Amino acid sequence: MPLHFDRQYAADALAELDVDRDALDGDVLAAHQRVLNGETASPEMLGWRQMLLDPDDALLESVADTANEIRERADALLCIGIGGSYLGAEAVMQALVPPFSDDGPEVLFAGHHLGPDYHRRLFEYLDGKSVYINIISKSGTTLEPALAFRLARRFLEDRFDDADRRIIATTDAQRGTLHDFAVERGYRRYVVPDDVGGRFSVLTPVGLLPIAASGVDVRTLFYGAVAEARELTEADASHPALQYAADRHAFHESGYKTEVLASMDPRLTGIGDWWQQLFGESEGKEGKGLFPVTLQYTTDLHSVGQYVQQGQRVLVETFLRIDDADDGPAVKEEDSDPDGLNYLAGKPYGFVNEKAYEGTAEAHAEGGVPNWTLTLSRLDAETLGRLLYFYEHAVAVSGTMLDVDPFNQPGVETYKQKMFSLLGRP
Ligand SMILES: O=P(O)(O)OC[C@H]1O[C@H](O)[C@H](O)[C@@H](O)[C@@H]1O
Repeated sequence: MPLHFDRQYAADALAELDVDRDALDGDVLAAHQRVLNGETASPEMLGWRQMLLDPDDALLESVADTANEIRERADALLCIGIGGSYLGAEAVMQALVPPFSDDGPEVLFAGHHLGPDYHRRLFEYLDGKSVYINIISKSGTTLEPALAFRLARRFLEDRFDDADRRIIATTDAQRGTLHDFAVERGYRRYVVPDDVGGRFSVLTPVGLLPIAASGVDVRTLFYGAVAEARELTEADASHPALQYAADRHAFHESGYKTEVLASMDPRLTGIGDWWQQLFGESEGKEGKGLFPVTLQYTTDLHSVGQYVQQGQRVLVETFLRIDDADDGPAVKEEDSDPDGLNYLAGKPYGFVNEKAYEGTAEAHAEGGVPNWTLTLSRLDAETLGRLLYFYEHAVAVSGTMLDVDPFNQPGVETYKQKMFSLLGRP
């Protein structure tokens, strides 16, 4: 099984909640059915699912072709976007592009924050390199990417005769500032479909083009998601994504406030960041939702691990791990055992990491943090595609169970209005 979901350390806490499991399973199935039938809130925003049931192979090919051009001609691809317009790409690349590799262009991000120093040094660093730009903004008006794009465009125009050829715009099909500008300049364009919200857009060109440019086979990634979507179409309440949605709903209704997604491998931290937006924006409204927090273990066991073990008992937790206990460098036996580590002789890193996970899951459960484990049988494009859809479907179902609209994010506008008024936007 590519994804394995283990609920052993949630079971006792669930039993204590006195939940009527049959009723809960009934509720989750009803919400699931509404997702399948297109009867959720904002049903016009279910394109992230529909596009998997009816794959556009020509689009996948076009994305791969453009990515190949970038890989042949660029030293660096600068991806400009924020929120759903960069988190998915970053997550998949972090998972699948080996660290320290120099195969293909360096993929860099801009416009994902307003850091002044970063944006100065970035362009200093890019000077002298062959650069391509992918500006990604569904609305085309988000301030952070728009600002970075203005800088980046000038940078390219000052250095390359074919600057317009080096800019690819991923935005709305018909309207918006970026759309209009891209048409005027004749940039190559990819579309963020109307019926796919930013946080659900990783498997559209928003994510696929940067991911393909980094050397990942996006067809395999996409079809991994297709496989998971098809499986979920036939699923009953025992499907892990639906069990996950049901369990966390039960905890939410019983007063739990926060869900930690703890990745047991640094390759999965980007998935945690992506998951955080997906769940935070989909569920956190009308005073509802579990606050999503992503942590990296064992690193964060040495920082907030204390809180998780003994702080306020309002946490649930998911361990996200890879089944790779046999992997990594093995500990070598040393004659004098100077550091006392000979007891681990012959054991690979993966083994030690696995025991750290097992011990932590048990300790957290005993400390009052119910937890689940989602294990990827291996970390490859297909399994990751499955994982992306697993979470997209789960949040659509759980948001529907919460009786919120999982596909809007009205609260994000509030800070923007205040910021724009302070900036004097006309
Ligand atoms: O792609 P864009 O329109 O630039 O939006 C980028 C991001 O910004 C927003 O403020 C939203 O809250 C996010 O859901 C979105 O992913």
